[in-house]
Amino acid sequence: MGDLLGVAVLGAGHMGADHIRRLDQVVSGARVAAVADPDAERAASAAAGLDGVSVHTDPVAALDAPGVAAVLIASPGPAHEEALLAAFARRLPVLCEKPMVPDSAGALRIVEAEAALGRRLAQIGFMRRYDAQYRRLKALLDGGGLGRPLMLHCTHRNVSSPVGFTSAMLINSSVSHEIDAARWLLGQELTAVTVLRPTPSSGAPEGLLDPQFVLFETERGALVDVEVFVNSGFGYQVRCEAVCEAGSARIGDEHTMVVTTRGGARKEVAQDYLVRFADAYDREVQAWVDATRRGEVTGPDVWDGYAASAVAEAGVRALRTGGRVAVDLAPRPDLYATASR
Ligand SMILES: NC(=O)C1=CN([C@@H]2O[C@H](COP(=O)(O)OP(=O)(O)OC[C@H]3O[C@@H](n4cnc5c(N)ncnc54)[C@H](O)[C@@H]3O)[C@@H](O)[C@H]2O)C=CC1
Ligand SMILES: O=C1[C@@H](O)[C@H](O)[C@@H](O)[C@H](O)[C@H]1O
Repeated sequence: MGDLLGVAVLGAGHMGADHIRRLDQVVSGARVAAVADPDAERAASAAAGLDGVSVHTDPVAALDAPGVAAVLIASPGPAHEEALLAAFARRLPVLCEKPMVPDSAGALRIVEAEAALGRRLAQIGFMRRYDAQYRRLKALLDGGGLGRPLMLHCTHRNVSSPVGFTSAMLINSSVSHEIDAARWLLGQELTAVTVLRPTPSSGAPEGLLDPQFVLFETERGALVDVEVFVNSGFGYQVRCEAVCEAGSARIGDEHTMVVTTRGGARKEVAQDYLVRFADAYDREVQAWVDATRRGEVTGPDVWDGYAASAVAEAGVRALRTGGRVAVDLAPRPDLYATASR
């Protein structure tokens, strides 16, 4: 047990419980050392059956628990800033679920706090960068064979939205993944956002603007459009097509099993992200554990987390005003001068 990276998991809800299972059963080189959730029953149930785990209702107490050498933050977005700063104060490496910090001012405080330490401590949970299909698309675009990318057409559909999901969250929770993926795939910042609001689906909860059509402009003149529809009712579908000067490439159609029976064939559609991106989460957490044990920090960095929050914030303003909103990014500290991998 001594050689394993002891991880404190903050938040034992949907994602936290899945990451606890992953650290315990899938990933090598790590163990769950502490679990914290203000809901004591939830924390205890997520830690049940694991050896040598302390259970807390106070997240800070979990960081100071015996055996903790790293932190995985899976609490709701508004709790991330306090948790990240507490981890930084203890020089603990962190994997923080998206959104890093939902508001851009808070996200910038994280950039400044880490930059002041002079070294990276945090990896941000944009797991699509670890998905096999996204990685193939990235390699293809970086290889240059398709020429200059002109447009990305993206689809992001969920079966249904959780209780309390707001119209803004379609952008700052769901589309935050497309924001990061587009920045990473294109190697460009997103500079402006426009949001169109079709008549909401009758399947969406009363008052929720769902679906939305989000259009991003990039610094070198590419366009990225996203259909986000979080109460589609039928499946979890994430697609991305890159249209370039010399060809196009699309991912997301095939992540399924085809079942053939007499007279026909049926393609299964994943019902949620834990299924569609299962491999990506596994690779993400394994990469974090491996890098941490080597004394390194890799993957999406806090600048990526900040940029995603700033773009999403502009998107929420565009949703409210109906106009085009420019993205205003702070100067990028030298620590993040090289794009993260
Ligand atoms: N990468 C991805 O695809 C996904 C990421 N997420 C992200 O994961 C995070 C958690 O989301 P879910 O698990 O879906 O939410 P959830 O609501 O299922 O669970 C959150 C848990 O955190 C606990 N909590 C509240 N305040 C806390 C605090 N200060 N410290 C520790 N725990 C606290 C709650 O009691 C709850 O048990 C969010 O940031 C969300 O955006 C969620 C779904 C998918
Ligand atoms: O991160 C996620 C959720 O928070 C978000 O609400 C979903 O729309 C995304 O598909 C999922 O990956």
